[in-house]
Amino acid sequence: MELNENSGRNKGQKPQTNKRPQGRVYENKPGLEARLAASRLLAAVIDRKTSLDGMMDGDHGNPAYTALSDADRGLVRAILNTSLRFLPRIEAMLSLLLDTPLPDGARALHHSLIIAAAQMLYLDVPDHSAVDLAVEQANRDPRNRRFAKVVNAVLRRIGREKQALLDETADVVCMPGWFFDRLVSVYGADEARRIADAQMTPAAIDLTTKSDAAQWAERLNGVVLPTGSVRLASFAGGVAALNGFEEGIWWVQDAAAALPVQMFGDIAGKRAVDLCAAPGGKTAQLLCAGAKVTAVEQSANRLKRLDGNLQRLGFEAELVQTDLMEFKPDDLFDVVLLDAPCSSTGTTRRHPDVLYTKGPQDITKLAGVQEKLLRHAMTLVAPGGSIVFSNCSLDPLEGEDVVVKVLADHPDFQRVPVQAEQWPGLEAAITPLGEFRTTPAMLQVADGFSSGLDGFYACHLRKI
Ligand SMILES: C[S@@+](CC[C@H](N)C(=O)[O-])C[C@H]1O[C@@H](n2cnc3c(N)ncnc32)[C@H](O)[C@@H]1O
Repeated sequence: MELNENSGRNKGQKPQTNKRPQGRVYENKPGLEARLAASRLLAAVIDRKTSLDGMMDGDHGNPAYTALSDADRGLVRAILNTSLRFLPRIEAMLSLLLDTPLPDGARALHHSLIIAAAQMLYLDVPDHSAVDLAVEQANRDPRNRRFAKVVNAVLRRIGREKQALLDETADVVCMPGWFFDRLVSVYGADEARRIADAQMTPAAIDLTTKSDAAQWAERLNGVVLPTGSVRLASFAGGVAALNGFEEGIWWVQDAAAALPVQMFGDIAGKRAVDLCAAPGGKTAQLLCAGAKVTAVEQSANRLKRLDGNLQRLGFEAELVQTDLMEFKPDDLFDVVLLDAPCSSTGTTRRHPDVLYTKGPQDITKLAGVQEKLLRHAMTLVAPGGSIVFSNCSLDPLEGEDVVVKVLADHPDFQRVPVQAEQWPGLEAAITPLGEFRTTPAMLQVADGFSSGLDGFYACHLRKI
């Protein structure tokens, strides 16, 4: 017969027991939940190539993340971005400090060490609390309990020898080898190193304003870039709390992402289509320039987001949810924008997971998709009209090479070169063919503001 622990006690009274709890009983230490969630997400990125964007979606993300408070979510984002930004350097330090490598089965321990090291080295978390949580994490996992002392010793040494370890690993390139080798072959060793170094600094927040960039730069403690965007000085908190957000005066858009639409020149009153539109930064620019815009997007969720963004800004566009390959309108467009899906390797300052979730095979595959999309997009351009093809990859396989292939059998289109004087300070981004290619190592900005911009490619073609 089973013993009913509640038998014989008054309702509402706590059950009394003399039994000691079996095994260990843990109180949750402050910060532990965030640390456990961060470890789980880091494992998903590194070991299973799962991208952070989806996992950190506030509504549909990984349950370990969505269960956290807003403050803990912020902490997890900071931990993961920093751990991934410096991953090869932290791993190099750990191999200097571990007498024997951790066994293959101890991946969770590896992730926990990376996170603790990132917190101690780059996030100003007090050493004792980072060490304490990592030891606690090891103790909680029956497979890793035996390594708790090693975790303690390694992390305490990081605490004691921080500067020496940073100096000793200063030459380690903070990118996976396949990607750095590719950058070297495309840009040369020196520029590749500059790009690798630039992606270790988190990107600034850039805004596109409807008008009066100078006035808004002053009000928001920013600076107007030569490209017209407003760059904010670093600040704490979310952009939604900033002046002008509620009123829909500006939207967040990296300075490089704002360039493709500028390539069209004057488009007031023209019929325009934005073919890969969400979340809508470029749709907003087309509308702001006075075009009548159709925004095409295949993802229903992302189109909803675009709709919300346009509503905040007080803009109206025709929204079409479809795969653009199925988009066959009755009339052609004067202005066609194809900001195509890509490997996003130009955005690693904001999304350092990209380099660990993508590989060379993705770049080749995406280049094929882009060629197919571009060929279809070109069928939508009216005679005398324009198309801009852009994306945020650093790899010419996804940019220059696609355009060369497509133009080879399209004599009815020709490039419209960007004028070098259009963006002072970014002359190096204009290629000999008049296309543009930015890298995070470009664009020096005034003291007090972060330099750099996303890696982007764009080409402007006119239909003869
Ligand atoms: C690089 S993002 C576009 C960013 C956007 N232009 C902006 O500036 O805010 C690419 C978008 O294309 C959408 N997309 C990808 N393939 C598509 C297709 N075949 N048809 C329509 N949209 C597509 C994706 O869902 C994604 O929202």
